[in-house]
Amino acid sequence: MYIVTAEDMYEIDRFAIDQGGIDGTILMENAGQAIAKEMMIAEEKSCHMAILVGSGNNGGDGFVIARYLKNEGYPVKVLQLVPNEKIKGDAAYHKQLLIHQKVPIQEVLTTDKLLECLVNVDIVIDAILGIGVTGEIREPLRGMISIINEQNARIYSVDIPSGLPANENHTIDIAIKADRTYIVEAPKQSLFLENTAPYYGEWKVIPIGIPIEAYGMIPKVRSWNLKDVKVSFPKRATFSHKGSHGKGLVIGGQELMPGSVALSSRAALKAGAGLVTVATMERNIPVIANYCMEAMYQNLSNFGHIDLAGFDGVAIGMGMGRNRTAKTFVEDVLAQEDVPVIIDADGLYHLKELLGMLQERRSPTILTPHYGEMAMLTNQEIETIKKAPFTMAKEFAQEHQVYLILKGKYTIITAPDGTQMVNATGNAGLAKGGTGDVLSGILLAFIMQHESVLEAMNNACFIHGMSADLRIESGQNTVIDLLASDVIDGLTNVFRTMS
Ligand SMILES: NC(=O)C1=CN([C@@H]2O[C@H](COP(=O)(O)OP(=O)(O)OC[C@H]3O[C@@H](n4cnc5c(N)ncnc54)[C@H](OP(=O)(O)O)[C@@H]3O)[C@@H](O)[C@H]2O)[C@@H](O)CC1
Ligand SMILES: Nc1ncnc2c1ncn2[C@@H]1O[C@H](COP(=O)(O)OP(=O)(O)O)[C@@H](O)[C@H]1O
Ligand SMILES: [K+]
Repeated sequence: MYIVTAEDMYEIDRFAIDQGGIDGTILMENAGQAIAKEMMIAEEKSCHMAILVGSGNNGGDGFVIARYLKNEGYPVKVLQLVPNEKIKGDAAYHKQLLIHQKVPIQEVLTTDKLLECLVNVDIVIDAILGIGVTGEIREPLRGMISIINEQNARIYSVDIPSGLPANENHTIDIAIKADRTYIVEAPKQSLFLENTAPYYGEWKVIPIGIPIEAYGMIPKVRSWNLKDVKVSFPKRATFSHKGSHGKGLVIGGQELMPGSVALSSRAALKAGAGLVTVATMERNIPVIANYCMEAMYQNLSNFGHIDLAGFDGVAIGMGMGRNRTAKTFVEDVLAQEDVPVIIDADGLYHLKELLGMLQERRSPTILTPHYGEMAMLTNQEIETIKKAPFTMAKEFAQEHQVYLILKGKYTIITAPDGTQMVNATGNAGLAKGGTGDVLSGILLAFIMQHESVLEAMNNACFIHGMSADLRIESGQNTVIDLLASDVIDGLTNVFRTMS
């Protein structure tokens, strides 16, 4: 599933029409027909439905939906919120088909008239504005959107809640608050942003027959799914030995935070790493070993330098603290170029002053900031990152030539060449201390076992979230009591589904 901007969508659309030879009216037919079928599954014929159409192709989808629902005997009324002369092109073609079928279309041009028309309406189908919206919403649509949001009716939006921008980095003016959105062909960026996502309500993507080649025209932003994981997940060879599965080093855990590296190292082992060594404060070792007795230990306080020779991967920074000594370890690790390094948590704090070292590294560097850490690394406000996470992540990864995992409800994974993936697994149970440490451990295990760093990152994020999801779905936990250690224990159930 590709994630697009409005411009990407228009380009895909053009390719389908110009190169694929598919007429725009057919794409509109496909969209409207498929959405009408979804509506028929979701709603009883006894419901009173109002289909609200605007001037563009989004309104055109609405005319098609009306035709199919009417054919099936649903009592629909079509309310056209713009004057007749505004309906043009493909939308005008489908309006004509509706008129041929004797479906009345009411022109509703004032908020008062709209209020009258919405009395006793159970379902509103919002085909007012799609991805073509620009600037502030003008009257009378502005007032109309506000009225629609105040109704008790259930609202289904077509493609995007009307008024909402498709792209990141836009200010929301006023928009329909949908209960469910049927997204045409591909999710738009705004589906994944904290401020805009809630407008969509539940959502489902409706394929409309665009040739797959059309996606070759646009930057690659994709969501990673279970099928991708199954294809790319490495098989464990029957004759393998512990050295075959990677020797990993976990560095961190100052005196008051032993739990962080305990979680990372246990997660790495549970995620299949062959051998894990923990470099931490001497006093912490008995505590951590109690939770993770399969790991080996190095006394961090005795070293100004850690020799990475012989390790296949390193994760540094979890619970590491922010003193100057900790920084020298991050610097030391970055200077040793032949091993992939994951930098998390306090490691990212120290990295802020070491960004210049990143481009020089010959092995992959993987950074795992949450939004706050990303804001710190880029000298931006958190709100700025939240508003444009795709762009901020891409610019940073390309500039510093790093792999970046920007963690959140939707996690954005970016490669140094700008390729991006979105991970959608996971739930609010993960919003708790320690879950990021678990992700670092899983990542460490996976980068040592996958050929492709990007696939390792995608799989780590997917499986981390899936473990949390399965814990909730199976009733073992709720989103309130889920602990980071439960996510580690849940890996068993995830891996069971992999074979
Ligand atoms: N493959 C595909 O992509 C397919 C896409 N399809 C569908 O097409 C949709 C995109 O269609 P689109 O380009 O016609 O845009 P859309 O949003 O319907 O209307 C734009 C009009 O809205 C108006 N308007 C704009 N801003 C405004 C404002 N601030 N305040 C008030 N009014 C404002 C403005 O009108 P005007 O300025 O002329 O009054 C403008 O002309 C897409 O979302 C999907 O549903 C399907 O049919 C199948 C194939
Ligand atoms: N509401 C949420 N929905 C889904 N995943 C979440 C949510 N909140 C947090 N996560 C995930 O949990 C992890 C939290 O990482 P982080 O903030 O670094 O935690 P910590 O540093 O406390 O271990 C990330 O993988 C993030 O994607
Ligand atoms: K809409």
